[in-house]
This record gives sequence, C-alpha cells and structure tokens, in this order.
Amino acid sequence: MTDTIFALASGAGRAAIAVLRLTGSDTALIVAALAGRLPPPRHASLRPLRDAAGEVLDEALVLWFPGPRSYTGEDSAELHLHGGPAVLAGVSAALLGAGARPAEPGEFTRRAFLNGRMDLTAAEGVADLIEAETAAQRRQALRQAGGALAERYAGWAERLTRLLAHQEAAIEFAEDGLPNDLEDRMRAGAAALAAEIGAHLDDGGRGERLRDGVWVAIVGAPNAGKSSLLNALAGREAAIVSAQAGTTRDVVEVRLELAGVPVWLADTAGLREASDAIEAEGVRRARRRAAEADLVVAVFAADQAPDAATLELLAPGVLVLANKMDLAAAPAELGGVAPLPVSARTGAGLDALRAALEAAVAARAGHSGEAPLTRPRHRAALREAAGWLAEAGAAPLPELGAEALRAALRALGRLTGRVGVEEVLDVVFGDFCIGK
Ligand SMILES: Nc1nc2c(ncn2[C@@H]2O[C@H](COP(=O)(O)OP(=O)(O)OP(=O)(O)O)[C@@H](O)[C@H]2O)c(=O)[nH]1
Ligand SMILES: [K+]
Ligand SMILES: [Mg+2]
Repeated sequence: MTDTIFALASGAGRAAIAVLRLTGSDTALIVAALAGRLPPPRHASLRPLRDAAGEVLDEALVLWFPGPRSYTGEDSAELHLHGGPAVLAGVSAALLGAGARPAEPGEFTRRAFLNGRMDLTAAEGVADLIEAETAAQRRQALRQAGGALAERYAGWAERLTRLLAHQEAAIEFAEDGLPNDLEDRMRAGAAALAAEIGAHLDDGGRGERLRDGVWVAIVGAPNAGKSSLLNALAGREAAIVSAQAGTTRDVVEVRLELAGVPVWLADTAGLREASDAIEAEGVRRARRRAAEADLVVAVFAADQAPDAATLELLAPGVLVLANKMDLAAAPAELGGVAPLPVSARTGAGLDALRAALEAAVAARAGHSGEAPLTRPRHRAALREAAGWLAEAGAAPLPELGAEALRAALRALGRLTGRVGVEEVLDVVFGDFCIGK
C-alpha cells in the first residue's frame, strides 16, 4: 500500500490545459470517485469530474495507467483539465477529499526509482531534462534519463560482483589447500576495471561543464577593450565602457549560449598596479576569475605594447585577442603567439572570435562519444570505487582483497542506488520540482 499522491504536472498559472497527475494504491478508487468510472487503460476519455456533492467541476480528459506499466510503476492517472485556477482548486479539493495528498518534490520519480523503473543516474537525467535550457544539455540529459550511465555502471557492478565471487572462492580453496589462480585473476580484473573507471573519470569534466556551464574570463590591461568585447558578444550594454582606464572593477557576468553549451562570460578589471583599494580588489577578483575559469580570453590593444601582467597569463589554451585593429596595421609581437585580430569598434573579426569561442567551448564541454558523468556525486563515488579496486589489487591477504571489493561495490551501489541508498535519496530527489 502506498499513499496516493497528486500534483500539477504542467506549469503553474493560467493556461489552456492543466495536467494533474496521480499515483498510488488508491488511484483507481479516487479517479472513479471523481469521474464516475475508470476509462480503459492508456486511452484518453472525456469525463465530467464531480466533487462529493455531485457538482460538476470540469469536463476533463482522463487517462488511466495501471501499474506496473506506468512511470512510477504504481497505478497512475492523469487528469487534463481546463487550466483556470478555480478548476484546479476545485479538482484538487475533490482529490484531497477522496483521500489523495499533495506530492512532495520529486516524489513521482522517487517512486519510479523505488519500484525499479530507473536507477538514480536515470532519475537525475529526468531532473536535468526538465532543467535543460540548451540543445546540448537536452541531448545529454535525454541520454542519461534513457539509462546511458545506468547501463555502464550496472555493467561495472556486475563485473565487480563476479570478481568478489571469485575472490571468495579463492579463499575457500586456500583453506582446502588447493592451488588456484583465482587471486591472480581477481588482481588482473580489478586493475582492468580500475583503469576503465579511471578513463571515464578522466574526461576533463565535460559532462559537468555542459550541465553547469563553461566559465570564460576576459582579462587584459586597462582600456584594452574588454568591456567593449563583452558587450559585443552579449549584444547589449552589460558593462560600462569609457575612455578612462580602470572603469571596470567588479566582475560583470553575462550568460551566453555557444555551440549549444551554456557559457558564463565574465568581464574583469584591467590588470595593473591599482592606485586605490577598490580597484586593487577588482584586480584581485580578475586574477581569481582567470585562475578559476575553464577558458581565459586575454585581450591586448593592438596600438599598445603588450603589458607584462597579461603576458604572464598566457598559457596553452588561452584565447589571445588583439583588439583595436582599426588603430594598428598589425598586432604587436606577443612572443610567438598569434592573436586573433578584432575590433570591438568596427565589428571586424567578431565572427571569427565567436567561432573561436564556440570551438573552445565545444572542446571543453558536452558529448565526445560516450555518455559522460554529469555530477560531482558521480565523480566522488567513482573515485572511491577506483580507490578500493586499487586496494583490492594490492591486498596482502585474500580476505582484505575481498573486503576492498565489497567496499568498491558499495561505492558503485550508492552511485546507482542499488546499495545503501537511503542517505543519497534526499540529495537526489530534493532538487526536483513537484509533479515529477
Ligand atoms: N578604436 C577603438 N577603440 C576601442 C575599441 N574597443 C574599445 N575601444 C575604446 O577603448 C576604450 C576602453 O574600452 P573599454 O571597453 O572600457 O576597455 P576595458 O578594457 O574594459 O577597460 P577597463 O575596464 O578600464 O579595464 C573606450 O573608449 C572604447 O570605446 C576598438 O576596437 N577600437
Ligand atoms: K575603460
Ligand atoms: Mg572594462
């Protein structure tokens, strides 16, 4: 027996149609109480919905999904109502009166997980799909919701279980004094699995970046034209531009979408020995932002000698710009680095700049063949599993090897939700919206 829960599954506010979703043991009874009788499974039927006093609240499309072939695995239903607030209030009150209760955030998907309809990574994929704002985010979330990570991790858990079974057999045979090579095979298997997990972890954070956004920091000398370039890329006057050196102090951030990836583009204070405390704090923030950024864009003014502070930030992977090309015949020599020539004033080179940014962002985030891990939670659990596998491979006693394999299995179990899940459930489902 489960509580029967309901929630608005469509957006809040006045709309043409509002979808109320129900799931739980008494779904059939409750729907029949409002709609008179249950429609045939998975067929939409138009029905008057009545309250306990018999007043018609709405003419609604009623859908009935008997478990276990439903999203949650339990008896479920959808009521497609007219979207006005009074209709919604009336039907909600009738559902409450009939014994249903409002759902907690994520409770539908939580039940789907508990009923074995999906693992935790797939449930997280559903949450990401609801949050997805760009096409690349949508593709990544859809793959994960479809079980791309679940399958891989379940495969690893299966291999681990087999290694553990062999290790336990090795322990038994040793007690019987029989020679066996089971331990050697365990060591080889643990090393191979640890290497595979290591390769998966060593993805440069592509999946997490696509989910959270790529951080790009524009840095350079005062008056190089950083704010002008930010505004040009954002298509609006987000940052103040002036001829006065030291105009920008705080970090000014705009959100862009480049190559289907969300990007946080930050304009920063010009790098120099600041004359006052506020500007000095701005320069400190600029340096910190550059250090934390996934991509640094270093801007030089083409009509000036390159400044030492910006030159110091040049490293492989930094995108180097020579701005104000309208004022110079050729960009200054930057020690072998070929800057991208642009002019924020005339717009020359801005298309090439955008293309270079897209390429750099695409190289740092998103799809590269296999489905990437997408959350720090995944990274932590996989690191732990790989660590225990290394320990298993090096264990001086077979019993310790078995113990390490069990610990690795538990770490994978927390990742997929198969073992020791209670403590992670709230973390995973807490950030869901109600109705999913
Ligand atoms: N001729 C020319 N002037 C430019 C160009 N880009 C910016 N400027 C001018 O250069 C001056 C400084 O521009 P900003 O965008 O404020 O420069 P900044 O790097 O943000 O400066 P700080 O915030 O003070 O570090 C302004 O007067 C701009 O109009 C350009 O491509 N060509
Ligand atoms: K300026
Ligand atoms: Mg500025």
